[in-house]
Amino acid sequence: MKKLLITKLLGPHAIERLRAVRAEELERFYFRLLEKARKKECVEIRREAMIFTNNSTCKMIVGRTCSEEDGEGERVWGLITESISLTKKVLFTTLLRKPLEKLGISLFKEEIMGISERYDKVLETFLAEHENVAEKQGMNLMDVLLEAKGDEKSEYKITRDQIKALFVELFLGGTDTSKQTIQWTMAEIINNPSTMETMREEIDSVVGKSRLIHETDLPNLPYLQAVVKEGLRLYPPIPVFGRRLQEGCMMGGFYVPEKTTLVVNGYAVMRDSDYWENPDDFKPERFLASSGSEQEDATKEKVLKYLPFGSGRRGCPGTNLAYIFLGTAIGMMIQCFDWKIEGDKVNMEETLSGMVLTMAHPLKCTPIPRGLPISKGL
Ligand code: HEM
Repeated sequence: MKKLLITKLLGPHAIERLRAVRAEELERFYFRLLEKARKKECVEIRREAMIFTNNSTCKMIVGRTCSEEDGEGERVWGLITESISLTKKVLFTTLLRKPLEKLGISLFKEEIMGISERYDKVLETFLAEHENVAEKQGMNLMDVLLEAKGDEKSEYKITRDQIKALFVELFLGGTDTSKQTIQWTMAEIINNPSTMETMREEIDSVVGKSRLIHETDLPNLPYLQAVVKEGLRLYPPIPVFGRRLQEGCMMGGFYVPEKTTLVVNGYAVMRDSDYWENPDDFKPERFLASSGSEQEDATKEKVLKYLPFGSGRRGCPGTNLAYIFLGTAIGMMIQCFDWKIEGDKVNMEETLSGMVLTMAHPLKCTPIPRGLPISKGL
Protein backbone atom coordinates (compact mmCIF):
# COMPACT_ATOMS: atom_id res chain seq x y z
CA MET A 1 0.00 0.00 0.00
CA LYS A 2 2.82 2.39 0.90
CA LYS A 3 4.52 1.62 -2.43
CA LEU A 4 1.30 2.47 -4.24
CA LEU A 5 0.97 5.69 -2.27
CA ILE A 6 4.50 6.75 -3.12
CA THR A 7 4.26 5.94 -6.83
CA LYS A 8 0.78 7.35 -7.40
CA LEU A 9 0.53 10.33 -5.07
CA LEU A 10 3.61 11.31 -3.10
CA GLY A 11 6.61 10.40 -5.27
CA PRO A 12 8.37 13.05 -7.41
CA HIS A 13 6.59 12.09 -10.68
CA ALA A 14 3.14 12.00 -9.10
CA ILE A 15 3.78 15.31 -7.36
CA GLU A 16 4.83 16.92 -10.64
CA ARG A 17 1.80 15.52 -12.50
CA LEU A 18 -0.58 17.21 -10.05
CA ARG A 19 1.19 20.60 -9.99
CA ALA A 20 -1.60 22.42 -11.85
CA VAL A 21 -4.16 21.20 -9.30
CA ARG A 22 -2.16 22.75 -6.45
CA ALA A 23 -1.51 25.99 -8.37
CA GLU A 24 -5.26 26.40 -8.84
CA GLU A 25 -5.89 25.86 -5.12
CA LEU A 26 -3.16 28.37 -4.17
CA GLU A 27 -4.80 30.93 -6.41
CA ARG A 28 -8.20 30.26 -4.82
CA PHE A 29 -6.54 30.67 -1.39
CA TYR A 30 -5.11 34.04 -2.49
CA PHE A 31 -8.46 35.33 -3.80
CA ARG A 32 -10.25 34.18 -0.62
CA LEU A 33 -7.77 36.22 1.46
CA LEU A 34 -8.04 39.18 -0.92
CA GLU A 35 -11.80 39.18 -0.53
CA LYS A 36 -11.45 39.25 3.28
CA ALA A 37 -8.81 41.96 3.02
CA ARG A 38 -11.12 44.14 0.91
CA LYS A 39 -13.81 43.80 3.59
CA LYS A 40 -11.15 44.49 6.28
CA GLU A 41 -12.13 41.18 7.92
CA CYS A 42 -9.97 39.51 10.54
CA VAL A 43 -9.06 35.92 9.57
CA GLU A 44 -8.18 32.88 11.65
CA ILE A 45 -5.03 31.65 9.91
CA ARG A 46 -5.48 27.99 10.90
CA ARG A 47 -8.96 27.90 9.34
CA GLU A 48 -7.81 29.48 6.07
CA ALA A 49 -4.78 27.18 5.95
CA MET A 50 -7.01 24.17 6.64
CA ILE A 51 -9.28 25.03 3.70
CA PHE A 52 -6.23 25.32 1.43
CA THR A 53 -4.50 22.07 2.51
CA ASN A 54 -7.75 20.15 2.65
CA ASN A 55 -8.95 21.24 -0.76
CA SER A 56 -5.55 20.60 -2.35
CA THR A 57 -5.27 17.13 -0.79
CA CYS A 58 -8.88 16.25 -1.63
CA LYS A 59 -8.47 17.34 -5.25
CA MET A 60 -5.26 15.34 -5.63
CA ILE A 61 -6.90 12.24 -4.18
CA VAL A 62 -10.48 12.29 -5.47
CA GLY A 63 -10.33 14.86 -8.27
CA ARG A 64 -12.52 17.48 -6.64
CA THR A 65 -12.60 19.66 -3.55
CA CYS A 66 -15.05 19.09 -0.71
CA SER A 67 -18.24 20.82 -1.66
CA GLU A 68 -18.95 23.93 0.39
CA GLU A 69 -22.60 24.23 -0.68
CA ASP A 70 -24.03 21.14 1.01
CA GLY A 71 -21.77 21.41 4.07
CA GLU A 72 -19.50 18.52 2.96
CA GLY A 73 -16.38 20.67 3.50
CA GLU A 74 -17.45 21.57 7.02
CA ARG A 75 -18.23 17.89 7.74
CA VAL A 76 -14.77 16.75 6.63
CA TRP A 77 -12.95 19.58 8.47
CA GLY A 78 -14.99 18.81 11.60
CA LEU A 79 -14.15 15.11 11.34
CA ILE A 80 -10.43 15.80 11.03
CA THR A 81 -10.46 18.13 14.04
CA GLU A 82 -12.45 15.65 16.13
CA SER A 83 -10.21 12.74 15.15
CA ILE A 84 -7.10 14.69 16.13
CA SER A 85 -8.53 15.46 19.56
CA LEU A 86 -9.40 11.78 19.94
CA THR A 87 -5.83 10.60 19.25
CA LYS A 88 -4.74 10.90 22.89
CA LYS A 89 -7.69 8.73 23.94
CA VAL A 90 -7.01 6.23 21.14
CA LEU A 91 -3.36 5.93 22.23
CA PHE A 92 -4.44 5.39 25.83
CA THR A 93 -6.99 2.79 24.70
CA THR A 94 -4.37 0.97 22.59
CA LEU A 95 -1.91 0.82 25.47
CA LEU A 96 -4.51 -0.45 27.94
CA ARG A 97 -6.62 -2.53 25.56
CA LYS A 98 -5.59 -6.01 26.70
CA PRO A 99 -5.97 -5.59 30.49
CA LEU A 100 -9.21 -3.65 30.06
CA GLU A 101 -10.66 -6.21 27.65
CA LYS A 102 -10.10 -8.86 30.32
CA LEU A 103 -12.27 -6.76 32.63
CA GLY A 104 -14.89 -6.30 29.89
CA ILE A 105 -14.26 -2.53 29.64
CA SER A 106 -14.03 -0.89 26.23
CA LEU A 107 -12.90 2.73 26.41
CA PHE A 108 -14.27 5.45 24.12
CA LYS A 109 -15.82 2.79 21.88
CA GLU A 110 -18.91 4.87 21.12
CA GLU A 111 -16.93 8.02 20.28
CA ILE A 112 -14.54 6.11 18.02
CA MET A 113 -17.35 4.21 16.28
CA GLY A 114 -19.35 7.43 15.82
CA ILE A 115 -16.49 9.18 14.01
CA SER A 116 -15.71 6.09 12.00
CA GLU A 117 -19.33 5.86 10.76
CA ARG A 118 -19.30 9.51 9.73
CA TYR A 119 -16.05 9.05 7.83
CA ASP A 120 -17.58 6.04 6.15
CA LYS A 121 -20.50 8.10 4.84
CA VAL A 122 -18.21 10.72 3.27
CA LEU A 123 -15.89 8.10 1.80
CA GLU A 124 -18.77 6.08 0.38
CA THR A 125 -19.91 9.24 -1.47
CA PHE A 126 -16.44 9.65 -2.99
CA LEU A 127 -16.22 5.96 -3.89
CA ALA A 128 -19.69 5.87 -5.46
CA GLU A 129 -18.91 8.93 -7.59
CA HIS A 130 -15.86 7.21 -9.02
CA GLU A 131 -17.49 3.80 -9.47
CA ASN A 132 -20.40 5.33 -11.37
CA VAL A 133 -18.24 7.06 -13.95
CA ALA A 134 -18.04 4.82 -17.03
CA GLU A 135 -14.81 6.22 -18.41
CA LYS A 136 -12.05 6.77 -15.88
CA GLN A 137 -9.69 9.64 -16.47
CA GLY A 138 -7.08 7.86 -14.36
CA MET A 139 -5.83 11.18 -13.01
CA ASN A 140 -6.41 10.86 -9.30
CA LEU A 141 -5.48 8.34 -6.63
CA MET A 142 -9.06 7.11 -6.17
CA ASP A 143 -9.25 6.01 -9.85
CA VAL A 144 -5.96 4.16 -9.52
CA LEU A 145 -6.99 2.38 -6.33
CA LEU A 146 -10.38 1.32 -7.67
CA GLU A 147 -8.75 -0.01 -10.82
CA ALA A 148 -6.31 -2.04 -8.72
CA LYS A 149 -9.18 -3.35 -6.56
CA GLY A 150 -11.10 -4.61 -9.57
CA ASP A 151 -8.10 -6.13 -11.35
CA GLU A 152 -7.31 -9.75 -10.42
CA LYS A 153 -3.85 -9.51 -11.97
CA SER A 154 -2.96 -6.22 -10.31
CA GLU A 155 0.40 -5.96 -8.55
CA TYR A 156 -1.45 -4.46 -5.57
CA LYS A 157 -4.18 -6.50 -3.84
CA ILE A 158 -6.44 -4.12 -2.00
CA THR A 159 -9.91 -4.10 -0.50
CA ARG A 160 -12.56 -1.40 -0.29
CA ASP A 161 -11.89 -0.98 3.43
CA GLN A 162 -8.17 -0.56 2.83
CA ILE A 163 -8.90 2.20 0.33
CA LYS A 164 -11.04 4.00 2.90
CA ALA A 165 -8.40 3.58 5.62
CA LEU A 166 -5.74 5.04 3.34
CA PHE A 167 -7.85 8.12 2.66
CA VAL A 168 -8.40 8.75 6.35
CA GLU A 169 -4.65 8.34 6.99
CA LEU A 170 -3.83 10.83 4.24
CA PHE A 171 -6.35 13.40 5.43
CA LEU A 172 -5.26 13.07 9.04
CA GLY A 173 -1.54 12.86 8.27
CA GLY A 174 -1.42 15.64 5.72
CA THR A 175 -3.89 18.38 6.38
CA ASP A 176 -3.80 19.19 10.10
CA THR A 177 0.00 19.00 10.28
CA SER A 178 0.43 21.45 7.40
CA LYS A 179 -2.24 23.79 8.77
CA GLN A 180 -0.55 23.94 12.21
CA THR A 181 2.88 24.62 10.69
CA ILE A 182 1.52 27.43 8.51
CA GLN A 183 -0.08 29.01 11.59
CA TRP A 184 3.02 28.72 13.83
CA THR A 185 5.41 29.96 11.14
CA MET A 186 3.21 32.94 10.21
CA ALA A 187 3.05 33.86 13.91
CA GLU A 188 6.88 33.85 14.17
CA ILE A 189 7.18 35.89 10.96
CA ILE A 190 4.73 38.49 12.27
CA ASN A 191 6.70 38.67 15.55
CA ASN A 192 9.97 39.13 13.59
CA PRO A 193 9.50 42.01 11.12
CA SER A 194 13.07 41.71 9.82
CA THR A 195 12.35 38.12 8.77
CA MET A 196 9.26 39.30 6.89
CA GLU A 197 11.29 42.01 5.17
CA THR A 198 14.05 39.61 4.08
CA MET A 199 11.48 37.12 2.78
CA ARG A 200 9.71 39.80 0.82
CA GLU A 201 12.91 41.12 -0.75
CA GLU A 202 13.80 37.61 -1.85
CA ILE A 203 10.33 36.83 -3.24
CA ASP A 204 10.01 40.18 -5.03
CA SER A 205 13.38 39.74 -6.71
CA VAL A 206 12.84 36.10 -7.77
CA VAL A 207 9.09 36.02 -8.50
CA GLY A 208 8.39 39.69 -9.23
CA LYS A 209 5.15 41.51 -8.47
CA SER A 210 2.90 40.57 -11.35
CA ARG A 211 2.27 36.89 -10.70
CA LEU A 212 1.76 34.60 -7.72
CA ILE A 213 4.61 32.51 -6.39
CA HIS A 214 4.78 29.05 -8.06
CA GLU A 215 6.07 25.88 -6.50
CA THR A 216 8.80 25.78 -9.18
CA ASP A 217 10.14 29.03 -7.64
CA LEU A 218 10.85 27.33 -4.31
CA PRO A 219 14.36 26.03 -5.16
CA ASN A 220 15.30 29.66 -5.93
CA LEU A 221 13.99 30.95 -2.60
CA PRO A 222 16.49 29.65 0.00
CA TYR A 223 15.48 32.12 2.71
CA LEU A 224 11.80 31.13 2.44
CA GLN A 225 12.84 27.47 2.67
CA ALA A 226 14.95 28.25 5.74
CA VAL A 227 11.98 29.99 7.39
CA VAL A 228 9.79 26.93 6.79
CA LYS A 229 12.46 24.60 8.21
CA GLU A 230 12.90 26.78 11.28
CA GLY A 231 9.13 26.86 11.85
CA LEU A 232 9.08 23.05 11.74
CA ARG A 233 12.09 22.79 14.07
CA LEU A 234 10.52 24.93 16.80
CA TYR A 235 6.94 23.71 16.39
CA PRO A 236 6.84 20.16 15.00
CA PRO A 237 3.09 19.46 14.72
CA ILE A 238 3.76 15.82 15.69
CA PRO A 239 6.15 16.42 18.61
CA VAL A 240 6.42 12.75 19.63
CA PHE A 241 6.16 9.53 17.65
CA GLY A 242 6.49 5.89 18.54
CA ARG A 243 8.45 2.81 17.54
CA ARG A 244 7.96 -0.83 18.59
CA LEU A 245 11.15 -2.85 18.76
CA GLN A 246 11.14 -6.01 16.63
CA GLU A 247 14.14 -7.32 18.50
CA GLY A 248 15.94 -6.43 21.71
CA CYS A 249 18.99 -4.16 21.51
CA MET A 250 21.34 -1.97 23.55
CA MET A 251 20.47 1.72 23.70
CA GLY A 252 22.49 4.32 25.60
CA GLY A 253 23.93 1.57 27.77
CA PHE A 254 20.56 -0.06 28.55
CA TYR A 255 19.19 -3.30 27.17
CA VAL A 256 15.72 -2.72 25.71
CA PRO A 257 13.79 -5.96 25.13
CA GLU A 258 11.86 -6.82 21.97
CA LYS A 259 8.25 -5.62 21.60
CA THR A 260 8.99 -2.55 23.78
CA THR A 261 7.20 0.60 22.60
CA LEU A 262 9.56 3.58 22.55
CA VAL A 263 8.44 7.18 22.32
CA VAL A 264 10.79 9.57 20.51
CA ASN A 265 10.48 13.20 21.67
CA GLY A 266 11.34 15.08 18.46
CA TYR A 267 10.34 18.40 20.06
CA ALA A 268 12.96 18.03 22.81
CA VAL A 269 15.66 16.86 20.36
CA MET A 270 15.08 19.90 18.14
CA ARG A 271 15.40 22.29 21.10
CA ASP A 272 18.41 20.62 22.67
CA SER A 273 21.18 23.14 23.33
CA ASP A 274 23.80 20.39 22.82
CA TYR A 275 22.89 20.36 19.15
CA TRP A 276 21.37 23.77 18.40
CA GLU A 277 22.75 27.23 19.16
CA ASN A 278 20.17 29.34 21.06
CA PRO A 279 17.64 26.58 20.46
CA ASP A 280 14.54 28.55 21.52
CA ASP A 281 15.23 31.47 19.14
CA PHE A 282 13.54 31.73 15.74
CA LYS A 283 16.62 32.03 13.52
CA PRO A 284 16.02 30.84 9.92
CA GLU A 285 19.61 31.83 9.05
CA ARG A 286 20.85 28.67 10.79
CA PHE A 287 19.59 26.71 7.76
CA LEU A 288 21.25 28.92 5.14
CA ALA A 289 24.26 27.69 3.22
CA SER A 290 26.05 31.00 3.82
CA SER A 291 25.63 30.83 7.60
CA GLY A 292 28.89 28.94 7.97
CA SER A 293 27.18 26.31 10.11
CA GLU A 294 25.73 24.67 7.00
CA GLN A 295 28.08 21.70 7.24
CA GLU A 296 27.09 21.29 10.85
CA ASP A 297 23.38 21.54 10.01
CA ALA A 298 23.66 19.03 7.18
CA THR A 299 25.29 16.59 9.58
CA LYS A 300 22.65 17.33 12.20
CA GLU A 301 19.89 16.44 9.78
CA LYS A 302 21.73 13.23 8.94
CA VAL A 303 22.33 12.17 12.50
CA LEU A 304 18.72 12.59 13.48
CA LYS A 305 18.72 15.95 15.17
CA TYR A 306 16.11 17.36 12.79
CA LEU A 307 12.97 15.25 13.11
CA PRO A 308 9.77 17.11 12.12
CA PHE A 309 8.93 14.29 9.72
CA GLY A 310 10.16 11.41 11.89
CA SER A 311 12.79 9.21 10.32
CA GLY A 312 13.58 5.91 8.67
CA ARG A 313 11.15 3.48 7.06
CA ARG A 314 8.16 4.82 9.00
CA GLY A 315 9.14 8.44 8.39
CA CYS A 316 6.57 10.73 6.77
CA PRO A 317 6.01 9.78 3.11
CA GLY A 318 4.44 13.22 2.49
CA THR A 319 7.60 15.25 3.27
CA ASN A 320 8.11 16.62 -0.26
CA LEU A 321 4.45 17.49 -0.65
CA ALA A 322 4.44 19.13 2.79
CA TYR A 323 7.38 21.40 1.86
CA ILE A 324 5.41 22.46 -1.26
CA PHE A 325 2.21 23.23 0.70
CA LEU A 326 4.15 25.16 3.34
CA GLY A 327 6.48 27.04 0.97
CA THR A 328 3.77 28.17 -1.44
CA ALA A 329 1.15 29.06 1.20
CA ILE A 330 3.52 31.00 3.46
CA GLY A 331 5.29 32.49 0.42
CA MET A 332 1.99 33.73 -1.04
CA MET A 333 0.82 35.21 2.28
CA ILE A 334 4.05 37.20 2.62
CA GLN A 335 4.28 38.10 -1.07
CA CYS A 336 0.76 39.53 -1.28
CA PHE A 337 -0.24 40.85 2.16
CA ASP A 338 0.82 42.75 5.23
CA TRP A 339 -0.65 41.36 8.46
CA LYS A 340 -2.20 43.44 11.24
CA ILE A 341 -2.63 41.94 14.73
CA GLU A 342 -4.25 43.13 17.94
CA GLY A 343 -1.47 44.26 20.29
CA ASP A 344 2.27 44.23 19.68
CA LYS A 345 3.14 40.56 19.62
CA VAL A 346 1.45 37.26 18.84
CA ASN A 347 1.06 35.11 21.95
CA MET A 348 3.13 31.96 21.26
CA GLU A 349 1.81 29.84 24.15
CA GLU A 350 1.72 26.16 23.22
CA THR A 351 -0.84 23.46 23.90
CA LEU A 352 -1.61 19.94 22.70
CA SER A 353 -4.74 19.09 20.73
CA GLY A 354 -4.76 15.31 20.93
CA MET A 355 -1.10 14.57 20.14
CA VAL A 356 -0.70 17.63 17.89
CA LEU A 357 1.27 20.73 18.96
CA THR A 358 -0.97 23.74 18.47
CA MET A 359 -1.30 27.41 19.48
CA ALA A 360 -3.15 27.96 22.76
CA HIS A 361 -4.43 31.24 21.27
CA PRO A 362 -5.13 30.71 17.57
CA LEU A 363 -3.55 33.36 15.34
CA LYS A 364 -6.09 35.96 14.21
CA CYS A 365 -5.03 38.84 11.99
CA THR A 366 -6.23 41.12 9.23
CA PRO A 367 -4.66 40.88 5.77
CA ILE A 368 -3.80 44.19 4.09
CA PRO A 369 -3.17 43.83 0.34
CA ARG A 370 0.24 44.98 -0.89
CA GLY A 371 -1.54 46.08 -4.06
CA LEU A 372 0.23 43.69 -6.42
CA PRO A 373 -1.30 43.62 -9.92
CA ILE A 374 -2.12 39.89 -9.81
CA SER A 375 -5.05 38.71 -11.91
CA LYS A 376 -6.83 35.35 -12.19
CA GLY A 377 -5.09 32.56 -14.07
CA LEU A 378 -1.52 33.70 -13.35
C1 HEM B 1 3.91 19.88 8.00
C2 HEM B 1 3.56 18.78 7.38
C3 HEM B 1 3.81 17.38 7.91
C4 HEM B 1 4.49 16.95 9.03
C5 HEM B 1 5.26 17.80 10.04
C6 HEM B 1 4.39 15.50 9.06
C7 HEM B 1 4.97 14.70 10.04
C8 HEM B 1 4.81 13.34 10.12
C9 HEM B 1 5.39 12.51 11.15
C10 HEM B 1 6.27 13.01 12.32
C11 HEM B 1 5.00 11.24 10.92
C12 HEM B 1 5.38 9.99 11.74
C13 HEM B 1 6.77 9.58 11.25
C14 HEM B 1 7.50 8.56 12.05
O1 HEM B 1 6.88 7.84 12.85
O2 HEM B 1 8.76 8.47 11.86
C15 HEM B 1 4.16 11.24 9.73
C16 HEM B 1 3.57 10.14 9.16
C17 HEM B 1 2.78 10.16 8.03
N1 HEM B 1 2.54 11.26 7.22
FE1 HEM B 1 3.19 13.15 7.53
N2 HEM B 1 3.64 15.08 7.99
C18 HEM B 1 3.28 16.19 7.25
C19 HEM B 1 2.56 16.21 6.08
C20 HEM B 1 2.10 15.09 5.42
C21 HEM B 1 1.43 15.10 4.14
C22 HEM B 1 1.19 16.35 3.27
C23 HEM B 1 1.04 13.81 3.88
C24 HEM B 1 0.30 13.25 2.68
C25 HEM B 1 -0.71 13.84 2.08
C26 HEM B 1 1.49 13.00 5.01
C27 HEM B 1 1.27 11.64 5.13
C28 HEM B 1 1.72 10.86 6.18
C29 HEM B 1 1.43 9.43 6.31
C30 HEM B 1 0.57 8.59 5.35
C31 HEM B 1 2.10 9.00 7.47
C32 HEM B 1 2.11 7.58 8.07
C33 HEM B 1 3.32 6.83 7.53
C34 HEM B 1 3.45 5.41 8.08
O3 HEM B 1 2.75 5.08 9.03
O4 HEM B 1 4.29 4.67 7.55
N3 HEM B 1 2.12 13.80 5.90
N4 HEM B 1 4.08 12.53 9.26
